[in-house]
Amino acid sequence: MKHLIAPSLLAADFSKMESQIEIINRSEADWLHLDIMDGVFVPNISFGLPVIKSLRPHIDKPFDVHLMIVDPDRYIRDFKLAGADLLNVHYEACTHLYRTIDAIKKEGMQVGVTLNPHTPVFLLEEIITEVDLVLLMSVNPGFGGQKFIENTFKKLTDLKRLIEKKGSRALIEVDGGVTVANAQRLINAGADVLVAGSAVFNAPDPIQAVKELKHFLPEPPLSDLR
Ligand SMILES: O=C(CO)[C@H](O)[C@H](O)COP(=O)(O)O
Ligand SMILES: [Co+2]
Repeated sequence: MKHLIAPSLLAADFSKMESQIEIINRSEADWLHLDIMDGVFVPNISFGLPVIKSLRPHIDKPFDVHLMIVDPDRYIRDFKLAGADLLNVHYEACTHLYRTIDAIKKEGMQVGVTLNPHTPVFLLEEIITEVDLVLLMSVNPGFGGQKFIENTFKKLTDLKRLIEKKGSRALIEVDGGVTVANAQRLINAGADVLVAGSAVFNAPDPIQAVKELKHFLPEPPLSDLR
């Protein structure tokens, strides 16, 4: 399978939402990644349900919602109604993960489980066959534009092995510090979906940036940029 690109709206310019929507629609982005932060699970507050709901009619791509909130069970139905297609909950935020996974499936959404950088992959052993996707955080969640944590490569290898051992169909998504410089290595190590915030929306040409992440176009020589 060709890998997928999910630009993260967190890095978009919220004062120019119309043009940002156009970028997402015109680009080769496969999904839109939406980072929901509550200021408790992570030390930052982003945006919430009304933003997802108002974007939904304007973007014809699956919404990959990354919940960085405590007690996600309370909001599963609301995110379905707002337009989420895939709901990612953090392993660290769920006391009864089986129940949470079940509730997301019952709402007709795809389900993803997210691991913080310090959370080992083996903790997913008992639920890996129940999920559609595992999201590996490659930065500490809460902010865009952070430096990629290299240990993610080891976790990718561990996760790939676990998925194969258990016969799971889960996709592997990587989120945080993804750039054209590490994208190809991440795919080679087993990632199926790459989230990219700053690497897309802070690029001079975001549509071209998505293309480069999708096809690993070599970076142009400096002389071409002048
Ligand atoms: O979940 C996130 C942060 O918690 C974001 O999806 C992630 O940081 C993307 O931003 P960038 O590509 O700039 O690192
Ligand atoms: Co995210």
